[in-house]
Amino acid sequence: MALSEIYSTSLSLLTDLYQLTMAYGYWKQGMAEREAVFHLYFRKHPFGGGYTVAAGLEHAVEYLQALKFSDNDLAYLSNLKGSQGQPLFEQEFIDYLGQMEFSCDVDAVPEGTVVFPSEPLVRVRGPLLQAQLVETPLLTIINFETLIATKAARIKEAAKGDTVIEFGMRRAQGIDGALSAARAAYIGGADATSNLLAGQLYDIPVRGTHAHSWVQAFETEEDAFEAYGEAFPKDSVFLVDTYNTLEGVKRAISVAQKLQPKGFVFGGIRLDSGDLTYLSQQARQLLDEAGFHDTSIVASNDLDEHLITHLKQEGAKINVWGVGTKMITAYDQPALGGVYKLAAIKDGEWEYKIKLSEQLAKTSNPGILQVRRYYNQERYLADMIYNELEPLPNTPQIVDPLDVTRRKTVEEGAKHKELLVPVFQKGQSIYTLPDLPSIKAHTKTEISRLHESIRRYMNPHSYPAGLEGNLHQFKLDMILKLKGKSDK
Ligand SMILES: Nc1ncnc2c1ncn2[C@@H]1O[C@H](COP(=O)(O)OP(=O)(O)OP(=O)(O)O)[C@@H](O)[C@H]1O
Ligand SMILES: O=P(O)(O)OC[C@H]1O[C@H](OP(=O)(O)OP(=O)(O)O)[C@H](O)[C@@H]1O
Ligand SMILES: O=C(O)c1cccnc1
Repeated sequence: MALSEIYSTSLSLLTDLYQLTMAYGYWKQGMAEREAVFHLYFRKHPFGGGYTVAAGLEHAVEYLQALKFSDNDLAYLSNLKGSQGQPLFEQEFIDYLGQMEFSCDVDAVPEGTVVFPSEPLVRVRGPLLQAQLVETPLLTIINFETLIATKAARIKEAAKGDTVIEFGMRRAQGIDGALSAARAAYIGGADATSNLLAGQLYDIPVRGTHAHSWVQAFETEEDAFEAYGEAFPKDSVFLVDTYNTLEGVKRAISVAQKLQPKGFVFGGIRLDSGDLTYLSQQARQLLDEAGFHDTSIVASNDLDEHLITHLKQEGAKINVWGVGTKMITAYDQPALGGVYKLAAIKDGEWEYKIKLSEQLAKTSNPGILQVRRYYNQERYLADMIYNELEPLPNTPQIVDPLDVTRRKTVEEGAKHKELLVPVFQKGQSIYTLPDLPSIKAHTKTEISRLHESIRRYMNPHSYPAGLEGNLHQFKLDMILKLKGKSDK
């Protein structure tokens, strides 16, 4: 289901006011339809990591497909007033918006692809007014979903093949923060969600256990387990820590033994407090002694990739991880700082544009950019950002934007592919959106092609990703020229 259906209203006003004021200004200047190119990219991996998982393209496509100002939207805009009470926009501009049809070319990196700083995740090329207007929503969608997919990928890595269930809805940032994050978490690595609407909308497997209230609602813990076991003889996971965890495990075992003759299958227990290493080891021993070798131990309680890694190092006997708050909110880094920058504008010829910054890394990249990824049989080797309109040298050099003395020439015989694929052509969607299981499988393959030193959480190595040498030189010349001009 499209986000616009969820909110059952047009999303065309889901943008910052300044996008509309600039649109009006462009229109008045006769610049509205001048061809322009923008890139959406981030500058730094989230969570101090060594890679980022792109996500959100499906929702971006849905948003762009539905981009049309409705009569209600236009009426709202006509009624907007400036500081002196005057109408903010002329009626003729409102009429222009009313007949506007999205007509940009959009190229983007497929969801689940691993990406690196400065690489365009989305490139929008088309009428300046339109390409500008979509800045904010594209950033809203791609920043958030990419952030959550990356967090989930880290958590799944830490779980080392164990099942990870996303339990975060109650702590999510609002309704869409729960829904789009559940989808992004599934792309990144979560195996299931507790969020039923996300399950229905996106066809994500749903899983769950029961709450403490279930146990509290009965006279005894034993009664509670028995009642749950009778209701779900093949799908029971008992939460054992309401009163005393190890006593709870023993009660769960005795209930399972009592129900077994009736065909009960003892699915698992869940630990939700206390020392999860010690308790899981004790619980495993009790379960094994009773012959319940296949019964799972689920753990939850403020888990993230660091705690899961620590618990595993301690020898915890947990094989299912319920992860809520820290995954759904990307707790340790609540936003990805993706930006959307103008890189070229056509006035007869293409004119390249940059945004200067004190830091070279923050200066935007000019051109109509594409990303080439070099790889061999096992690994991704390096990424090169280049200007599609300029010829490439036979042996291109890749220049690290953070340290221009670091240059790389890709080994001979390396294969390559381009990361940005066509999504819209002249406003028409030409991209077949992959289904969610395919996107999820793509993430897994992508991460497996990165060296372990890039995948680790602590001080990962940086993957070689940078500007093609000529583009780097062109950018430097542009910076020097612009600085020369602005210093005068
Ligand atoms: N072996 C361990 N090493 C490090 N941290 C652990 C370990 N076991 C559990 N933790 C974490 O310690 C924190 C404290 O857990 P604890 O159960 O004491 O508090 P709590 O969450 O307030 O419990 P309750 O839900 O009963 O109120 C949790 O974040 C938990 O994930
Ligand atoms: O800890 P999270 O990763 O967010 O996982 C979700 C948590 O939500 C539930 O309890 P809830 O937080 O409602 O109550 P509790 O903290 O008292 O267990 C569940 O028992 C988990 O502890
Ligand atoms: O099903 C569960 O165990 C669950 C669901 C949401 C949050 N915490 C736990």
